[in-house]
Amino acid sequence: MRPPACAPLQDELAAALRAAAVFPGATLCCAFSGGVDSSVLLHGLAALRGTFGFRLEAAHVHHGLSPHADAWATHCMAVCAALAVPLRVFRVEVERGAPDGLEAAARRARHAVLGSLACDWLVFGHHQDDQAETLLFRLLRGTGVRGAAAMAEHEAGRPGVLRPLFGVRRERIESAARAAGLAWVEDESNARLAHARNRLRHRVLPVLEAAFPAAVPALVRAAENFREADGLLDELAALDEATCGGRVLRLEAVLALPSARLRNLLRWQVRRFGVLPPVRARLLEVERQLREAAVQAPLRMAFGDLACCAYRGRLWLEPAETAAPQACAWRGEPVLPWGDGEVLLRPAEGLGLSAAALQGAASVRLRCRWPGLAMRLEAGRPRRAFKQLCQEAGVPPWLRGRLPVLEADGEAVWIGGIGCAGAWRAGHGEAGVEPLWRSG
Ligand SMILES: Nc1ncnc2c1ncn2[C@@H]1O[C@H](COP(=O)(O)OP(=O)(O)OP(=O)(O)O)[C@@H](O)[C@H]1O
Repeated sequence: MRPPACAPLQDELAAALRAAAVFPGATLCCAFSGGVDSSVLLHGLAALRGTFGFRLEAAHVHHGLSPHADAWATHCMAVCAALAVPLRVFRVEVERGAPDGLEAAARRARHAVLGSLACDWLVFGHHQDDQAETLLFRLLRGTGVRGAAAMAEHEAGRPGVLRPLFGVRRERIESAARAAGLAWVEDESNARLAHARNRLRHRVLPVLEAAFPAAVPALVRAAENFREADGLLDELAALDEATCGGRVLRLEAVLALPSARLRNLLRWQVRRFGVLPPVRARLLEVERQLREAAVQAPLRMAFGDLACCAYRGRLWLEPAETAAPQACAWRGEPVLPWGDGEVLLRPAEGLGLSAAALQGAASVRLRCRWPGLAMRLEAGRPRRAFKQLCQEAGVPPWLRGRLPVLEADGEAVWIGGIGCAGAWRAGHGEAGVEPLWRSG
């Protein structure tokens, strides 16, 4: 396969690379499906390597869904060989029976692989029509402002994302590919009207454009406006979080926010966990429960992939599911696994537990609470039951079963989040072991 004499859409691509400040020596990885868009992109980028001084690679994801998948991968290898672009082909396992369909599952698998590649920029062939379709598709599903912002032309990150064909219409890409004599593959699933996205592309958008000839660029502009509004909502959430006390929020301050701002703040906090915000109905329900509950009452509510917790006037989000901690013996290791987190046991002079006392014990192990567990925090003060200790330390009820307890010869000598037993403390200048629980 010989590369074309003249690569397509050079000016548009060069302008986009300049706007993204692609620097000499950067590694660009072209997400190469073998379709017309990423073929134009790959040829264009290959021709611009010399001018910009970047290193170009390509990645093809083999979903194994089409009977032609092997042929597509072979085509991509031939194109990349002709352009002297190193190509990596990744076979992915697409989840069957995913609730949002096979297409969405394939997209997830593809993005998981591509997003983990070591490069400076991951470059996609998305164009104006893709953006218009994405916005319309999301609006028809009742998206919020963030979803309506659709795709960005560049996204910072490691790798960053670049879409240098963002300003170009599909038609122009196809005619440029034909003019340059490129060969590309056609994914037969793009024509299947069973997929909602394809119905939008083939049935709805042509009708819209017949009635509103500027529909696509107008939708692209609308997405830009939504993106700007989304950025402002993020800024507002950051301000509100700071006013309400930081990541762990003061419940009273949160409840003083107007409803839309309260929900905006929670949505923003959810995204920090890298998970999708819960559906609107759930957000409204959580807000209702927060407003109705007494400020001091313990609450733990399912919140998408997270839990929204309120306890003693504080409000925070945490992972809904955490791995059950397994008991384990301690034989002097500096760190022991504990559920999704760990317990560090660091040597520290005069701090934590007495190293000599621990060494003298026949058995030391890390475990969960047990019936009848009690501990005396200070010599001369009464022994306290586990429940009282938790109440005094402000540990909410649902966390108590996950607290790590260090047991020496049947006695609790340290409880994570609570402290050390007075009788086991290292004295001044004595070698100590300071336990520290880092939850996942
Ligand atoms: N199998 C693949 N391997 C590598 N890159 C791909 C593959 N499929 C798609 N891409 C990349 O994604 C871009 C968009 O492709 P397409 O429009 O088919 O995907 P989409 O599902 O609509 O978009 P997205 O993947 O961003 O949700 C392509 O131009 C290409 O850069």
